[in-house]
Amino acid sequence: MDDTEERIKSIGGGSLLIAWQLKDRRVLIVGGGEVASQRIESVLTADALITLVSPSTGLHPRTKRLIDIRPDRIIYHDRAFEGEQELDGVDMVLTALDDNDLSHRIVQMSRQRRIPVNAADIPELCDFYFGAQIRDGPLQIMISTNGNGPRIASLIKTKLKAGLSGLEGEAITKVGILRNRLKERAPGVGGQIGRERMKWMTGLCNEWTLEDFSALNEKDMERLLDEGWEDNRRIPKPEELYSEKAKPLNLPVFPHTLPAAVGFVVGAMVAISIMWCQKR
Ligand SMILES: C[C@@]1(CC(=O)O)c2cc3[nH]c(cc4nc(cc5[nH]c(cc(n2)[C@H]1CCC(=O)O)[C@@](C)(CC(=O)O)[C@@H]5CCC(=O)O)C(CC(=O)O)=C4CCC(=O)O)c(CCC(=O)O)c3CC(=O)O
Ligand SMILES: NC(=O)C1=CN([C@@H]2O[C@H](COP(=O)(O)OP(=O)(O)OC[C@H]3O[C@@H](n4cnc5c(N)ncnc54)[C@H](O)[C@@H]3O)[C@@H](O)[C@H]2O)C=CC1
Repeated sequence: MDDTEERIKSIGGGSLLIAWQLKDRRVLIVGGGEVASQRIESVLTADALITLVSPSTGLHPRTKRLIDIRPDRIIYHDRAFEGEQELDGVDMVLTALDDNDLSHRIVQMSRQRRIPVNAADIPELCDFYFGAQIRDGPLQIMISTNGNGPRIASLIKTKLKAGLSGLEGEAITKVGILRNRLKERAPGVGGQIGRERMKWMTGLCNEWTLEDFSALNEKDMERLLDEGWEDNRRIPKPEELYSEKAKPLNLPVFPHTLPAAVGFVVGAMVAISIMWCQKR
């Protein structure tokens, strides 16, 4: 880390990137068009409880489907926004309206109550912005241009997605399970045990590939902990663990090499029989 005075003095001008936990929190969404449908999906992903206020005449088809399919999470009011009382008990407010004045008023009401608010049409008054998202299981990548170029954020998302292997989500899920197992075996917060756990996990993540992690099953994890963590905090090579079974990623190679192998054997047999005939 560059700890120069110049750098530290120049810190600023961005926004805080955090993974906001919204499970079972109440989110009010005003407006039901296309932008609202995207907001609903984002907030559903975070397991929030949504109250949607929007006349049914202006609903986007995707918003309608979300209302129909997820009544467990979306309370829908088929009407226009009625006033300040709608903000009672709400943890977050999102507006996606074609009415800029109403958007302004809702932002003001939210601000008075200190409720975090995003108005899709008034960036300068938002408490936070949405961004382009890449998701694969627990992996969440957000691309933000801090309000400058949302289309560029979308295009960068497409490029980044193409650079991912597709194994990330599965591998991270397995790492999550393994970390929990390790904490069960070696419980305790902070101190020496915390340092040892972190050192071992860091070493393992540095040594193993995403393929190695994604192929782990429950039994492998126990062996990894028995033969690695328990054996003087050693980092086993993936081959040690997978020696008894073919590595899943090697399996698809077999069907491709099979025709070549059969061809080789048949060719060799033909050659041997020709040589044998010539000898006679
Ligand atoms: C500030 C912000 C507030 C917020 O909504 O949180 C905001 C504001 C505005 N967007 C507008 C327009 C467009 N928005 C998009 C697309 C997206 N916009 C998103 C986010 C954000 N948009 C936040 C900052 C994002 C950041 O910091 O980078 C994305 C990333 C995520 C999402 O919406 O969930 C999503 C891509 C998702 C994906 O593809 O994955 C496109 C392109 C398209 O649709 O492909 C266009 C048309 C082209 C253009 O205008 O650039 C206008 C109207 C401008 C006008 O009237 O001229 C405003 C209001 C204004 O700027 O005044
Ligand atoms: N942040 C972003 O990514 C983007 C933001 N925008 C902005 O987002 C806003 C919404 O865009 P769209 O969804 O495309 O618009 P839209 O016109 O499809 O949707 C507007 C919605 O607001 C509802 N509405 C209108 N008056 C209402 C009231 N009094 N109470 C409750 N609901 C009411 C309508 O019924 C409709 O469902 C626009 O202001 C646009 O400028 C547009 C594109 C991208």
